[in-house]
Amino acid sequence: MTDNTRLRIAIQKKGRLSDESKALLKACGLKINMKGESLIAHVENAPIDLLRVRDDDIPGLIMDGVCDLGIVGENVLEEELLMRQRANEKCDYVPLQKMAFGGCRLSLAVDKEFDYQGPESLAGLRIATTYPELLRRYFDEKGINFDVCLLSGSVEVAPRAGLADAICDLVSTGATLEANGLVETDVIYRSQARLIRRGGDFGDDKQALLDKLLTRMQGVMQAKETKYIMLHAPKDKLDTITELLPAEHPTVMPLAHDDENVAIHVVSTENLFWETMEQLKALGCSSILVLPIEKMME
Ligand SMILES: Nc1ncnc2c1ncn2[C@@H]1O[C@H](COP(=O)(O)OP(=O)(O)OP(=O)(O)O)[C@@H](O)[C@H]1O
Ligand SMILES: O=P(O)(O)OC[C@H]1O[C@H](OP(=O)(O)OP(=O)(O)O)[C@H](O)[C@@H]1O
Ligand SMILES: [Mg+2]
Repeated sequence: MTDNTRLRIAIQKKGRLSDESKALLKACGLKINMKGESLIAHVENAPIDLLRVRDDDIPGLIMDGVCDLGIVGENVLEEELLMRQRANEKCDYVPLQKMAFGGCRLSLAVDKEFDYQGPESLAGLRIATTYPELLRRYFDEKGINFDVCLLSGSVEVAPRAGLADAICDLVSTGATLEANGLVETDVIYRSQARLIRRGGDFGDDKQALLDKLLTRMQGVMQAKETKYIMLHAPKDKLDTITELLPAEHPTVMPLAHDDENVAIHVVSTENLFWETMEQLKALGCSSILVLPIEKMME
């Protein structure tokens, strides 16, 4: 029997999102007891269980109320949503934070020899995809008919294998398309990983745990995009130097046994580029450090 007092979080077991999902939860302070291939991993220091599943199953587990939280690509979420809407099935969920990983796009691609003049060039042809609903929405809006070849993987080989005339698949660097002699023609959906939760009431204890976890996640993600910059700077050029720094309100501190220089510390949401570091050095700055921040709370 499932223990309903424990928060159940669905994450991808193996694939593009699994390492980052796990790393995020670990960075939130969860001690995950992950045993080999097991479906459920218990968190040792909080009443939380992780369900390790295929990414396609995550939206359904949330919408059916089987899991409380999930981390999934928006592409998979939107596909499930469209499918359930078409079938008049329950699709109760709440979108929460976007994650800083899993960024990709769902695109149409054709063989590089194909004389492509726009989506209408694909009218009446067969398109291979794992995302038939997103594809159908795109073509329905344009009033173009097409046939679907539904594949759950290796979509990029479909044209060469004679299964389809074009494909609609996920792209990030474009290397997979290039390796298969295909060219990207139209982006039909842009996606990144997102945290989602089930609808309905969580009860006081679970809600409090969820709120705490969400605050920590925000802190971890904010910290990821933030740098701590430290340097020694000549006092007489302080104004010029602070203007070069990618942040406001730096902390300026005296240095022991050095009356000409000060230490500057600043938290910045932008990185400090090599060009700026070279400019700072030319102005007499030294010991310039750019450090990652592990977590933060404002
Ligand atoms: N090349 C990519 N770069 C970044 N994110 C990607 C990329 N490809 C896919 N993703 C995102 O990661 C999710 C999972 O991709 P993956 O290829 O691991 O899925 P899968 O093969 O369907 O895995 P599963 O076995 O869990 O069903 C995708 O739904 C998408 O949101
Ligand atoms: O544009 P690219 O950077 O080449 O990325 C695109 C590829 O990444 C994904 O597959 P993944 O590598 O996750 O493997 P899979 O096919 O086993 O899911 C996706 O299905 C594409 O095939
Ligand atoms: Mg999948």
